Amino acid sequence: MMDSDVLHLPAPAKLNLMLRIVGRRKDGYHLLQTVFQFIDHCDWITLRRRSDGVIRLVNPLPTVPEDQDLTVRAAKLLRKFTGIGYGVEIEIEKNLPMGGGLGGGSSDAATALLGLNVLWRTGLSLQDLMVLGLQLGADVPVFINGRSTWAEGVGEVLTPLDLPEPWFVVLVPGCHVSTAQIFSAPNLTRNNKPITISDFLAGQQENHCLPVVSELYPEVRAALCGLGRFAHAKLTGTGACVFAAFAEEADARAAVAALEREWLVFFARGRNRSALHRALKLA
Ligand SMILES: C[C@@](CO)(OP(=O)(O)O)[C@H](O)COP(=O)(O)OP(=O)(O)OC[C@H]1O[C@@H](n2ccc(N)nc2=O)[C@H](O)[C@@H]1O
Ligand SMILES: Nc1ncnc2c1ncn2[C@@H]1O[C@H](COP(=O)(O)OP(=O)(O)O)[C@@H](O)[C@H]1O
Repeated sequence: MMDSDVLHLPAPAKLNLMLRIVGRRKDGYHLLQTVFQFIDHCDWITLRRRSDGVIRLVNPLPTVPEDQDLTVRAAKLLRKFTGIGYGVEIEIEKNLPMGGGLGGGSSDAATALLGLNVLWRTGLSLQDLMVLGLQLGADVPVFINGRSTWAEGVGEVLTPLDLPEPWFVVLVPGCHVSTAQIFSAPNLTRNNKPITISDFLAGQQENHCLPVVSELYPEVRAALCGLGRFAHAKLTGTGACVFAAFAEEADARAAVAALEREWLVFFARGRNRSALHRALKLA
């Protein structure tokens, strides 16, 4: 995986196993309760250290200008915060659908921050990196922390959780759901009762964005219906992806085989420690 000045690291996807909206802050941001679990389906990020201070993305994504890419923004943030003189050449192997509720952009940013902290020998703690990461997106600290998590606030108050690690089948509808559009929808319910972790573990696992997303996006409705023939289908984050859990790998494979004639679909194991933490052998 690594020699002295190159790192090749995974940036795994997450699923929101539930998502409650329990209030709204004065600045308009919504207060959430959500549970994150990682899956072993990943982007891959290669980081090559440069000694000249230049930060460069070798292969910008077609829809994201280089200077707005979250890996480039993460590298610039870490360089500014630490005053380090190194630069980096970044290469992204993009496997996670964008705007799908799988957190690919946030995960890429977390992998860049954790990887560069090693490559540039900046020695920041996970806690320092989580505070920096929050400037890039609400979900970035969860990816830096690398553990299944119960999250509250706007996603910054984190409690680690140990969950079953089932196989997940994930269906990718051919539409992009805008998080901003869902959170500004007039009919989104914003005053739901908060629950406890025990309530979640006992089965209270709804996603309050689901009614709005289903109403606005027929593709998501159809995906829920398609996957729902095999198991209970849920929405991750604000969508568009939908997923279902299977205790047995063979049942997950059978669902994929039946669905892939009609849908873009993949399956992956749920994980309480992220592939990134496992690759970096973090305790
Ligand atoms: C709700 C989650 C759950 O994982 O959805 P997904 O993006 O993963 O689907 C995330 O926390 C999303 O995190 P974040 O990365 O901050 O969302 P953004 O795309 O930046 O948010 C776009 C817009 O949605 C609104 N927004 C977002 C998050 C939040 N807690 N309250 C909000 O009101 C804000 O208007 C914000 O400007
Ligand atoms: N490296 C990156 N990968 C994916 N998206 C990125 C990246 N850098 C910036 N973005 C922006 O972040 C947005 C959200 O992407 P993503 O995290 O994949 O979606 P979601 O938050 O729905 O899971 C994208 O639409 C894109 O404009």
